[in-house]
Amino acid sequence: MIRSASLPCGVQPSCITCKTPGFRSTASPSFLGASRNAAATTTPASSRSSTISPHTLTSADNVRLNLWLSLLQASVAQFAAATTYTAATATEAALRLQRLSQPRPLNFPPGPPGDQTLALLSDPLSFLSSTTKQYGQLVGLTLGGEHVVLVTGREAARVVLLDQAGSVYVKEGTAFFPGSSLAGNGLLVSDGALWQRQRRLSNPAFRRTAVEAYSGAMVAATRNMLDMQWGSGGSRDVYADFNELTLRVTLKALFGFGAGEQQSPSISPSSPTAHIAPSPSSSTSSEEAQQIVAAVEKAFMFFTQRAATGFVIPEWFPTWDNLEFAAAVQQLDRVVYGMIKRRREELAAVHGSIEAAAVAATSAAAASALPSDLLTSLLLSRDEDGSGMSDQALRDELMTLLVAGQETSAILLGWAAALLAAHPEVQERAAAEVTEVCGRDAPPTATSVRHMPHLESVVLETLRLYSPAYMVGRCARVDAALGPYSLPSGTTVLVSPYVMHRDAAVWANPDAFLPERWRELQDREGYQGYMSLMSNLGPNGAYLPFGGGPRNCIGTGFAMMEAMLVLGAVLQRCRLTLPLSEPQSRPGPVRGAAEATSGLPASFPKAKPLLTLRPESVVLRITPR
Ligand code: HEM
Repeated sequence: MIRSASLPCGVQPSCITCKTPGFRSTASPSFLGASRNAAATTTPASSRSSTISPHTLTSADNVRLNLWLSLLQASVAQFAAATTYTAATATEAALRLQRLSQPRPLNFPPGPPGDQTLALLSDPLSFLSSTTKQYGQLVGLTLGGEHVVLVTGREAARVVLLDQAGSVYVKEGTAFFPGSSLAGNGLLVSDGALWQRQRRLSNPAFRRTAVEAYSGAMVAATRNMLDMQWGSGGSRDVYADFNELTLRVTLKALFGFGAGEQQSPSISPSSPTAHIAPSPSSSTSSEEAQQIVAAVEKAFMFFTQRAATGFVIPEWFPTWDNLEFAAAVQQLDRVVYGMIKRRREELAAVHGSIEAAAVAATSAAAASALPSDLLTSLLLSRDEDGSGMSDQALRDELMTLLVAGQETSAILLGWAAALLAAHPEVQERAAAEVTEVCGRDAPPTATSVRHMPHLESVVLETLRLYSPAYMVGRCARVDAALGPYSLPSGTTVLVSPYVMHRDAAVWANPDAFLPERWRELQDREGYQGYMSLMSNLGPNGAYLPFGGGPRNCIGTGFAMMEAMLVLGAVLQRCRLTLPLSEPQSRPGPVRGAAEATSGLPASFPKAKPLLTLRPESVVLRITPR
């Protein structure tokens, strides 16, 4: 199974074997944003093998003992779960095994012979582009024994993501994508009635006005980064900084932790989140905030490692790393469930009952007195029959939003900064626009960024060239016809925004960074803003950085606003350039078909496609303006 060999899909999973033993939920979440560019380090072997003498327990020993006990507990829990195969899961696994042993289906799309797992893993972007070039926009592949169809054409993508979404193409059963107990059965992976209800309940929290409430936190966090980390200029890995920034913003949006302020490091000084010393909201103790950050940090490191090593070992298998991860998830669960409980109690105390608080949330005046974070919005959201989310559903959605929204946004910012550095004229035009609209000192706002078409086009074009979610996955739940071909039930279908966004039949000069290509659309009468470009697979049917159809990204508005606010605030203060040490005038080494023709200098960051299309690092020189 290739799932155990990490396909680089940015999104949607639901691998059947992932969701079997050891998982708290029965679904298998994908990790749109679970891995980070953090310098992942594991516990040194020496410290792992320390022995404990019960007679001489120091406080360090106590900590270690607690860790061991917690690991033991996690291990027992995982083994217990591992043995509770449900009949349904066993049947699914049997069906999959049966499929694996079958020859290539009749009338399957043409494609390269043999199993292409290694070719795909060794250079995913080139593999996707070259197979499309050779076999067309519907390619039949064998990956890890699975029959897979790669879709890179507009018509077929529309069928899969829009026209037959839910009826034929679902998430459940999609091969490859790693599952995890971290995000449980949240929006990314659930299907059917459960997904519909959760999406209905979550939608209000992502309406424009609701999202704009986070704009202040986004700008405050950026200004804090500029003051504390970028103030003195010099060279920095801005991708690492953006990872920290988006984690801070996401935690603020989810739980109300302070986003702007930077206090003394509260976690390990070398950790990527060391500067996130969250200030508590009314109902969040600073200890809880730190516990969450520490657990999230550990979980993200885990995913970086798993993604890099190919998800060879399933999450439920009791390796040291898996046990540490399970302990981190348990810690996270303790804190998050604690916060949910307390928030329920506080809201009930203020409003008389949770139901009264939910009613208050529907009136603009009363709602302004409620805590403005996603925890509160989701907790008070009500279905038509008046029911809300259970604690477990709430927890799963909060964790899903964390993993889906943090890294993807950092990746977008990282690539945008790199592209701006590589195209100084575009950067100067966008910077001039920010100054024109906001002046030199006033920070950008949710309203002012709507008057920055140049900046907007930079973000749109970055998402075209470097879509963080460069593949999305579905599973044909019944026998299906796609174009002239037949897909047996259970076939995994991978739609690749990366290839579609660089299709020369649709995009002029497809590999070049040309933000001005968006200006014509923006200048059209009645242009409704960037959100209008994201519906129905984009204006030309081949633009889907946030997916498309009913399962499109719920955080589109959040991510777009965050990108524009952060980039606007950065350009107002700083000039970004690629490092001088590299020979910028010479063409760089060939790094994949698309990059070779795009005219980017050798010092331009390399892509590192794993679960998401992230840059290896984005080292830039920062000069104050
Ligand atoms: C640049 C940033 C982002 C990109 C490129 C991105 C991309 C995507 C894509 C392509 C999908 C669809 C996956 C599929 O069709 O299988 C998706 C789904 C999703 N995204 Fe995002 N996303 C981003 C930011 C965010 C943010 C900020 C949040 C939340 C705060 C978020 C939450 C979600 C959720 C919950 C889903 C699942 C929606 C559903 O199936 O109902 N994303 N995202």
